[in-house]
Amino acid sequence: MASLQKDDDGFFNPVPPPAGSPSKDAKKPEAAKEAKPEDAPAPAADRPVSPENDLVKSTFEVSVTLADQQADPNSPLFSAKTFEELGISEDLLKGIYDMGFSKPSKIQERALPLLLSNPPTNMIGQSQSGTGKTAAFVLTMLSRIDFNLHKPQAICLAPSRELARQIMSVVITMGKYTAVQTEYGIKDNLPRDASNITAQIIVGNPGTMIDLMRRRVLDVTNIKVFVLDEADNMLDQDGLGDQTLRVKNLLPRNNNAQIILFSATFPDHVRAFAAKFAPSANKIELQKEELSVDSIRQFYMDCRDEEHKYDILVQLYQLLTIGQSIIFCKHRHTADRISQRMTAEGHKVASLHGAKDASERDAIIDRFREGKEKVLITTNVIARGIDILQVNMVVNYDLPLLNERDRSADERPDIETYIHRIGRTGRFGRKGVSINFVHDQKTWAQMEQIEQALGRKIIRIETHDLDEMEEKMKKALK
Ligand SMILES: Nc1ncnc2c1ncn2[C@@H]1O[C@H](COP(=O)(O)OP(=O)(O)OP(=O)(O)O)[C@@H](O)[C@H]1O
Repeated sequence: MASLQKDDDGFFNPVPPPAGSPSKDAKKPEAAKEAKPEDAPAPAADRPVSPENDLVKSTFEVSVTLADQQADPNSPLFSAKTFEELGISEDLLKGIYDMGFSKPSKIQERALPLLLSNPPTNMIGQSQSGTGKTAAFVLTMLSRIDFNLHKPQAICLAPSRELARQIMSVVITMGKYTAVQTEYGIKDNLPRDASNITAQIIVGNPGTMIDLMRRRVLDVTNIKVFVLDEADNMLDQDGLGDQTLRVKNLLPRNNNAQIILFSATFPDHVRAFAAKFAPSANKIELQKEELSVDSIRQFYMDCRDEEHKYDILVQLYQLLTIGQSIIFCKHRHTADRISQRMTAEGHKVASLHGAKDASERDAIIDRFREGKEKVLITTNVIARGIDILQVNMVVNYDLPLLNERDRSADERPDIETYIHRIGRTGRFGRKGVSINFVHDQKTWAQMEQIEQALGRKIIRIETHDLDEMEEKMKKALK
């Protein structure tokens, strides 16, 4: 058993084991963790509660609503303003109200006046997952284009096909009272012999966008707005950085499009590049301790080994299907294997990853979005941006590691990807739960590093006690 040391808050934590000592037994003291303020019941969001949803059926009165959260100055959803005050056109206001938005969120309130002012100024904007960044940049694109000019005027790049499609659906919904025309820059969308794009807003992925630009199907002479969603990922030299830079370099030399970078995370190693990519930008930044949202309760389960992880996931199935859940694995083959095994055992799950072809990917995410599938087993491909409000549970079957990003031997946890993964739940003030599976000394230590980096406790749930597990989930989702 590990010895304990008191932390600054007066809670007990295990002393890190000396190198080489078996720390798998160094389990976290439950009582100490339980006493953490994070574990106190927190306000419930005004999410729709389905009658069959026992877990989220509250035993006490739900007294705090989304409107209350938007009135709380400490909430990332807080705003002192209305959309009218932000000077948005009537047609766009109608689109926004049709989406059910009554007030801007904090990032919208802060970013929109800067984004919409003239002359256009670049923006590097950071705000927690699920706080409404998409609406901020979509509104900017829709506000800046000339609907009478039938040429591409705004480009938005996102890291995945699924995210590009989601952003497009926001463009179309928000712009439904305008004459906006849109086109995708995603794989297999346009035929090889496609003629010039006349749509004003193009949303896509960098590879396809480069192809369209090179073939001059996408004429970029009139581009006024260039948006990177998940910008830190889009600019990362270990990821899409080269391709994104190529897109920018294909814009005319004298082009001075407004460059807008948004993400929930901007790790130090991309900040300098971001500043160079979007020169003289207005910046909205988060402090390290603000990175993850309060409404996501983080748990972990200490499994014996890899096989035990699978057993536990199967045992969790009932809980996973109460709302919807996303299970993140390191490898595509793990996602497929788990999904095949669970399916063979009579459970209903779907798997989604980058090795599937475009139409299959679209069909899988659409079915999940429509609630036809409740459990999605996937890889980092949908770790970022995907907004499905019914997702109330995220499982890190494998913790995200840096070596998946840069293919190095770096076995440290990938904090940014962790933040994005758990951010698939707890959207816009709703409640969510994340569960990390750890199964040996190494993964336990990796989880500790995540805990330290985020400054939030990750609470232990016993793997042998399903009742306790359900109890904790209930409390977290209340
Ligand atoms: N002002 C608003 N009022 C009510 N709901 C809103 C408002 N703005 C955005 N939303 C909703 O909040 C949810 C999250 O928004 P969005 O997907 O833009 O988050 P995000 O900040 O881009 O998150 P991520 O970092 O995960 O990409 C969406 O369902 C969106 O419709």
